[in-house]
Amino acid sequence: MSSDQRTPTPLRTFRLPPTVDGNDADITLGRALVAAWQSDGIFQISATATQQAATERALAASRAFCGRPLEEKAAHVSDLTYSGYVASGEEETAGERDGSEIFTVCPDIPADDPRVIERWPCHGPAPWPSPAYARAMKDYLAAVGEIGHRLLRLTALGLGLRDTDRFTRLTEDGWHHMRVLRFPPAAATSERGIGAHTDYGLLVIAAQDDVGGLYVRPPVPGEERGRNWLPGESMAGRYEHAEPWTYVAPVPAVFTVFPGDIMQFMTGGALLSTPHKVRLADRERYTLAYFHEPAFNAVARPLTDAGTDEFIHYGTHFTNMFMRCYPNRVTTARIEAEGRLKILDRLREGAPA
Ligand SMILES: O=C(O)CCC(=O)C(=O)O
Ligand SMILES: [Fe+2]
Repeated sequence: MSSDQRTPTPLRTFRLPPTVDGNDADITLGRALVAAWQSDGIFQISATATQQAATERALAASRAFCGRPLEEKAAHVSDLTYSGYVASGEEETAGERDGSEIFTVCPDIPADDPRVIERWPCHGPAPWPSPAYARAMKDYLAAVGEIGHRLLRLTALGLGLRDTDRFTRLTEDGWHHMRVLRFPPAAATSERGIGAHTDYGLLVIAAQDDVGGLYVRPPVPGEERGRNWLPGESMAGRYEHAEPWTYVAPVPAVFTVFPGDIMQFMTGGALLSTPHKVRLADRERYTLAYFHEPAFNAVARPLTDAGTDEFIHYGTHFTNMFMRCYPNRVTTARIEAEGRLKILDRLREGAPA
């Protein structure tokens, strides 16, 4: 995509109240958030000074880590968890190599936790580069987690649900995770940052530096959108080269927010999981993509489940998506070699009806 197509589109920006208790102002705000997603696929939340400071510390820790030699960075992987380093070109979207360099942060579960001992897939300690890096990322996760919690209550209100905690009951001990990303400058041969895709959970809350490169696809009336959680309906690569795409211009001190696959599933498509993609710029770019998620063992059901017994067991969905995304990673190999998917069968069977 050439830079002249980067027409900045101003996004709607909202300020969150410190708590969401369901008063009239909360309902009005919730409706506005839902309306913004339904027209634009995305909105912005203003960051408080404390949140912005946490963002800057996380970005600084990421810059310091990414500046280390490749060999040193590549040592931070684990065969128990998908937390850890992903080199530029290692990840593919729709069969094409992405330019992004990533440190994935998944829940950091101590080795003596019963779930690790029982060999639950994806459970284990994070292979942190350093205690300082871990501190910066954990502080950031706490800050955005708070935002996610309030947004889910506002979303329930905005959708007119009587049960304001319809979503947040799923996210107690949520499997929140994040991708800490660096994009290299565009090469003569490639401008590809990350191919078009949707993300897997309830909410995607992201912060970017001042470089730019993110595009989102707004809802398009009548357009077919895959159910990304089903094996045959991956959204990876879909509509990559078909307009409309909105350039998400960097704005200081905001978070961008859009729905993920579980939100699309639960709302029956009233809120679509927003497709997005990244083009490389003329300079390197740093971002933080946080995913606000149900608990590993939570079961998501449609808000109106009349006549369907469809459900998504979140841990199964997460494991499927990461195995699909990283077929050659040591973590995937160990899940397969040790038959760990059997644990998921057992968890799903025990899922509340
Ligand atoms: O860098 C960005 O702005 C988005 C990254 C992204 O889409 C992802 O990591 O899933
Ligand atoms: Fe994404």
